[in-house]
Amino acid sequence: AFKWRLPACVAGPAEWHREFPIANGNRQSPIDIVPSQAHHDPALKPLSLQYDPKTTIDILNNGHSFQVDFADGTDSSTLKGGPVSGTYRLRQFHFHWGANDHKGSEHTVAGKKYASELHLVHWNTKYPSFAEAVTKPDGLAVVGVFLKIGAPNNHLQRILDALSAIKLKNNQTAFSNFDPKILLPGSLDFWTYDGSLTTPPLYESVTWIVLKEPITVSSSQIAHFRSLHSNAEGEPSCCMVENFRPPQPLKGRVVRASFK
Ligand SMILES: CCOC(=O)CCc1ccc(S(N)(=O)=O)cc1
Ligand SMILES: [Zn+2]
Repeated sequence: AFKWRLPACVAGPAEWHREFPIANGNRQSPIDIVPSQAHHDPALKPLSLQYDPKTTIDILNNGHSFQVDFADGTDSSTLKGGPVSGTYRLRQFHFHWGANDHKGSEHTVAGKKYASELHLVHWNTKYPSFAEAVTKPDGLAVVGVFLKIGAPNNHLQRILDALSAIKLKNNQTAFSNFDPKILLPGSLDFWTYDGSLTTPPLYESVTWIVLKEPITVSSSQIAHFRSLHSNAEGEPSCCMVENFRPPQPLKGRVVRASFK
């Protein structure tokens, strides 16, 4: 029988378990968040996000997304409060998207897919570095923000303009003075649960903090994301048309809500 062959470019989420058996683990991400089954926890503190634009370093195509990197040698850009104790430092933010506007987010809300999802990645300063923290059960805190299709988002424009300079995997270019706060919605109401990285190595080291309120982006703006390539120079050309992992089994985990 005719077997669908994966595009030459890259093996997708269904293949990851072979090299990364934790793909079938007990706290994998993303998940489908069902608001009616989330437990409001009044003990959750408000989220405290303090970002210093001067810590912006560069913008990089890492082959499966693009990310804006931040200097994380001091507590200049941090996440505190919410479900975490201690101080987590901002390392980078990146996005996930789909081949069309009807899919692209990693988390879903009662089955609803958004067009894209922004991840702000922070690591626990009880560990000496990001590389250490990424392997620990309380090592990372990632803030997820949904993007829905609507009016153009002016705050994204500088990022979109930089993408033409990082078309291929490992391309990077200087990027400075960016305040990630301008990408956040008005409300910091969130759902939280214990999960994992959504790309290999899929380590189960992430406290997920998913904001309830989406931000908007226009269809033509999000089309810029799909102009990136996942291949490096000299490799067969492969468009980065979609890079979201589908929801994974909840396996008994409880999702808490910071709001009623
Ligand atoms: C061992 C090095 O591991 C890494 O660099 C992990 C990078 C990495 C950071 C965050 C995420 S996400 N989508 O879950 O926010 C995935 C992968
Ligand atoms: Zn991500």
